[in-house]
Parts: sequence; structure tokens; C-alpha cells
Amino acid sequence: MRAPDTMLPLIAEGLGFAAGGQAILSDVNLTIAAGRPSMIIGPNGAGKSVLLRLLHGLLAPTQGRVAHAGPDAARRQSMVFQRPVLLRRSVMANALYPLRLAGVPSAEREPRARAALEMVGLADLADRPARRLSGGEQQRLALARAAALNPELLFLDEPCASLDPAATRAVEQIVATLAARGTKIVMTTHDLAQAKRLAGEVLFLHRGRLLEQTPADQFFFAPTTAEADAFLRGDLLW
Ligand SMILES: Nc1ncnc2c1ncn2[C@@H]1O[C@H](COP(=O)(O)OP(=O)(O)OP(=O)(O)O)[C@@H](O)[C@H]1O
Repeated sequence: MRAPDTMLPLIAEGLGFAAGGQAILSDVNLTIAAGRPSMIIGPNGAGKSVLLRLLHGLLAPTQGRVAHAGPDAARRQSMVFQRPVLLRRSVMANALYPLRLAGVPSAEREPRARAALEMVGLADLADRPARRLSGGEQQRLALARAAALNPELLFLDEPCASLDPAATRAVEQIVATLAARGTKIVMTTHDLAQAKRLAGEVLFLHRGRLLEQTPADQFFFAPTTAEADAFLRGDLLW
């Protein structure tokens, strides 16, 4: 039988991470399927970033495992961080770099990089040094760099954490565009309103445990756990 031409669903079984003798994440079981964005929310220190890194493969689990439906999972996924690290080169050079690393034929690189810069509204700044961009523009460039690779699965770790409302809105529009194109987005956020705007489903973490994986329309109106209910009311701080 041929392997499916997709890495989804991604499945975590008994996933855990401990460091310094302390459990940070325990016994997480979940399935990430194709579809609208999966938003990971929860109080500070709940383990959202650690979960994202485990799912992406940046961190090795100390318990359990992450499995994918098909081969080449590393090539089919990408991640954007809260503070993107950009090359000290032009915007275009930053967009081209991952395409070269991925072995994309040279004739295809420039059109793909340009299309990605257009999608995030940075085509006019292609020759500008990337480090001179504003914070919001830098985050859009990081998204363009990831999008140019056409990942099937894109992890976003608090991409709007240090952005103002206008820059946040621009990033959300890019996320919605990518999701509409079929890229599966898995994203952490502190911003409940943002989670409501973007989520197809919510993964609610509390103290290193996944308490809910619930469709968004249900989660925000009728969460199934008391902790999620308290969190939505602003009563659960840790
Ligand atoms: N590699 C690591 N080694 C040891 N401890 C870690 C490691 N990564 C994270 N931690 C700890 O694990 C806990 C969860 O961290 P994580 O960054 O995942 O939380 P979070 O839910 O994303 O929090 P925040 O909302 O504040 O960003 C924290 O107490 C953090 O200090």
C-alpha cells in the first residue's frame, strides 16, 4: 500500500516532557487533523510553547511519541517564533534562503519568494535590510519565509506577542489566508479574542495537562472543564 501524500493527522500519544526532575507536560493525547486553525491556549507556564516544540520535533519527548500519517514530516512542516531571527541581509534574501536550504531549483526560488512577500504585503520592501523592518514587518517576513516553502503544517508560537493592534490584525489576516489555502495552522496565543477570531478548535492546557480539545464554537460558550470555564472568566491565573 502506498503511503498517503499527507503528514496529517499528527497524533500525540502519552506525550510528556520533564526537565530537572520536574514534569512540564504530562500524558498529552491529541490528534491534529487538516482543517481550520488549532489554537493552543492556557495560563502562563501551562506548557503551550513546550507542547508546540514537541509537536514540531524541536524538543524530544521524555515520554510518549508524536506520529504522522505520512513520510517526510520534517519537510512538510515549519515554525515561526515570537521573535523571528532574520539574516542581516535584504528582505528578499531572507525569503530566498529557506528555499535554497530546501533544495528548491534556483529558477523557482525568486518567483516563490516574491509571491510569498506579496502575500504578506512586503514586496515593495524586498531590497530593504531585514533588520531595519518594524517588529510587525519582521513577523510578516518570518511568515513569508515559512509560507514560501508551502508547508502542510505551520506552527506559530505567539506570533503577535509584541505587536500593536494593527500589526496583529495584519498577522491574523496572513494566518487566515494560509489557512484558507489549506495550510494547517497550530498556534499558541495569550489573546482570547484572537483565539476566537481564528480558531477552528481550541486546545486548552493547564499545568502541563491537556484538559480540552474542543471545537471553537463549543469551547467559548460551553467549555467542558471547570478550569477552562474559570480561565474564560479571567479567574484562572495559573
Ligand atoms: N527546555 C526546558 N527546560 C526546562 N524547563 C522548561 C523548558 N522549556 C520550558 N520550561 C518550563 O516549562 C514551563 C512551561 O513553559 P512554556 O513556555 O511551555 O509555557 P507557556 O504556556 O508557553 O507559557 P507562557 O504563556 O508564559 O508563554 C515553564 O515553567 C518553563 O519555565
